Amino acid sequence: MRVIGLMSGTSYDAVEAAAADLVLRGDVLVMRPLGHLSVPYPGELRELIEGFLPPSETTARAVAVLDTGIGRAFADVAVRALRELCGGEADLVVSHGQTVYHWVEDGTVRGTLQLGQPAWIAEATGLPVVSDLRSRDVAAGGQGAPLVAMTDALALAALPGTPAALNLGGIANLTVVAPGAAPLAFDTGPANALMDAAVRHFTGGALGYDEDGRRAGAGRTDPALLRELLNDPYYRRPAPKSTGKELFHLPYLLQALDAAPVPEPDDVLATLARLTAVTVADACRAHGVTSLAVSGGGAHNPVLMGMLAEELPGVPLEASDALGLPSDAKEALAFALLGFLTVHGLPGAIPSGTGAHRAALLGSITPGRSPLRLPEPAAGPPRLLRVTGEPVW
Ligand SMILES: Nc1ncnc2c1ncn2[C@@H]1O[C@H](COP(=O)(O)OP(=O)(O)OP(=O)(O)O)[C@@H](O)[C@H]1O
Ligand SMILES: CC(=O)N[C@H]1[C@@H]2OC[C@@H](O2)[C@@H](O)[C@@H]1O[C@H](C)C(=O)O
Repeated sequence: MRVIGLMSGTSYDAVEAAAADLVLRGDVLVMRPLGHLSVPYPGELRELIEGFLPPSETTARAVAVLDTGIGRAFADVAVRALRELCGGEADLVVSHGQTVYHWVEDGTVRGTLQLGQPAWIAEATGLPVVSDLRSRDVAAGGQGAPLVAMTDALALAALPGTPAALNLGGIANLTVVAPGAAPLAFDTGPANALMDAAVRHFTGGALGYDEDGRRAGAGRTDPALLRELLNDPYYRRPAPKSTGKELFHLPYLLQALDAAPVPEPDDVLATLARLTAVTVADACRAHGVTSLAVSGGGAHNPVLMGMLAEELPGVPLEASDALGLPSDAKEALAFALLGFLTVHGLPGAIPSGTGAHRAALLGSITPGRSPLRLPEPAAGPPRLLRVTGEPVW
């Protein structure tokens, strides 16, 4: 089955698309990635999203405008992916949409909302669309995140020791596969969310992120600010757990800076990079991680990666590309894989990761132009992911 995965993460900078051919052979899921695209959101749409996200208040009209705007932006990217990555032939689109609110209370996820009306994607491509992949896991008592855990766990399954996969987006998430144990997965805390908020604040909105970690690299960690930030109870909470920009936003940082003032912006950035490195390293140590496959935008920040290596001596770090999953496409590929599982009647969530009381079938399906025809349900779930550059059928 040829599947297009679409994703925009908590940094809400671009729509990521990845296509793959997928086939289940016994308990091996074989994936042939066909390439990926990263298409920046149109400027006005990005500004609308920015003005809409917490801690802003919003209106029902704004929800409708964004649901349509994001759905249309995803549809444009799906059409391009179909043409440019798939030679015009695909069977399914899987759309994560844009998370606008992840509703967490006392560690319990009560709801989660991703916008990007799938009807636009189905109408533009003619293909069936799997969307809203998180809600069913939440309804089954789970966090609804992290969902890349399925792909990570299948990709890490054959590796020795206790391998883990780390994604450094706005928020950092970790999947740990210890021998003989069910996979664990959780958000460790902010990856780039606070750094991006700080750069935007210090540059009056002129810059969106600390390119190549230059500012963090020029600054020094401030121990008092780091202590203040590490005081957040989120880090001490046991897994399963998930978080988002509802917590880690600019007012949160400004409050920490009130308690522990730091006059030099570059020192703030150095401290925030250190916060990410320390919280990821603590999480890795707590679960005995012996190797780490890193993906997401933060993998492009050499200062952050250097700090992470310092905090985790003896743990080899490599890009997820070594597992066959290109670092910038991993999340979009992971959602393509989840949609494939859904249409084959297989659960996409891992209860030991999300905390759900059962492994639920994820998503809602919007029919394409033809009557909806689902494949025969698969005989059993995959245990291993094999990524190949060769044709799979
Ligand atoms: N060259 C670079 N130098 C420093 N940071 C970078 C670089 N490239 C990307 N980043 C960081 O990566 C972020 C985007 O990462 P990514 O696209 O993986 O996040 P996301 O998918 O939106 O988030 P999430 O995974 O939390 O949903 C940028 O906002 C920036 O902070
Ligand atoms: C609610 C939501 O959108 N969560 C995202 C977010 O961004 C990173 C982290 O927090 C992760 O838990 C999740 O996304 C990834 C793709 C996931 O579900 O695995």
